[in-house]
Amino acid sequence: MLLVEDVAKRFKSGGGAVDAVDGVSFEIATGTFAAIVGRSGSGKSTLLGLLGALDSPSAGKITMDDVDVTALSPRGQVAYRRDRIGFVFQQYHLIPDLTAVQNVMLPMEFAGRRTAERRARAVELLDRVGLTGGKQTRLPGRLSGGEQQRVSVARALANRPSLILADEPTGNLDSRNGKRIITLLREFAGGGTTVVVVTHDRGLASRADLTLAMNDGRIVHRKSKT
Ligand SMILES: Nc1ncnc2c1ncn2[C@@H]1O[C@H](COP(=O)(O)OP(=O)(O)OP(=O)(O)O)[C@@H](O)[C@H]1O
Repeated sequence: MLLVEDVAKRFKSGGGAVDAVDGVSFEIATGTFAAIVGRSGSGKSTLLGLLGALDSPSAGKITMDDVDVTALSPRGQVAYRRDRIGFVFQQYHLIPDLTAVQNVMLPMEFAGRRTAERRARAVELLDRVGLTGGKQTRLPGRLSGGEQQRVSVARALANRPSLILADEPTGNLDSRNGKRIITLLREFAGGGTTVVVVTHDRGLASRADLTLAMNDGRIVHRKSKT
């Protein structure tokens, strides 16, 4: 269960301040495929960053299963991100001079897994996202955008996260590749894995179990399919 209670994030800018997230509360049951939608500047990415402990809220509390995310030390935040969260970004954020398989192995290295185990799991994950054969040993620059995003999805799954956070994962993709990524993310939700996706993509949002709509830092609408 992901529980968000009265969370706010204020950024100081120039002489003033922006309430990027302005007192939001919601809960997402484990295994849910959730979408956060809303126009540009409504606070979606800021909220996602707070859920993933990339940043700390100015107020409020975030609890992920048994972890009080808002009480973590900087070192605790690093461990939480490494062990519990898989991130997928619009720009893929792959390391350009590592091959696809090496990119997927990297988070497992940070988690102290042995090389043989890392390689075997990376190959298995890349097979699962449909990047097979010789493409697994290519550098990201020699893969299409859709293929690079599949590598980043495989990388996000490497340490068996309980929460996958994806920020506009289909934003740079054509509709066919976008659909493929959505289908993959959908498949991974369920069981012990929760997926939260920030998106402008209506197709993606329509496939979510739960949609949270944001405006001016607040949740203005909540729609559940169940
Ligand atoms: N580091 C920062 N410093 C100052 N203001 C920020 C910072 N990050 C975000 N903001 C502001 O907070 C508000 C919310 O931004 P955020 O990126 O979360 O919105 P968004 O809904 O994800 O937008 P988009 O769909 O364009 O990515 C915006 O007004 C933005 O300018």
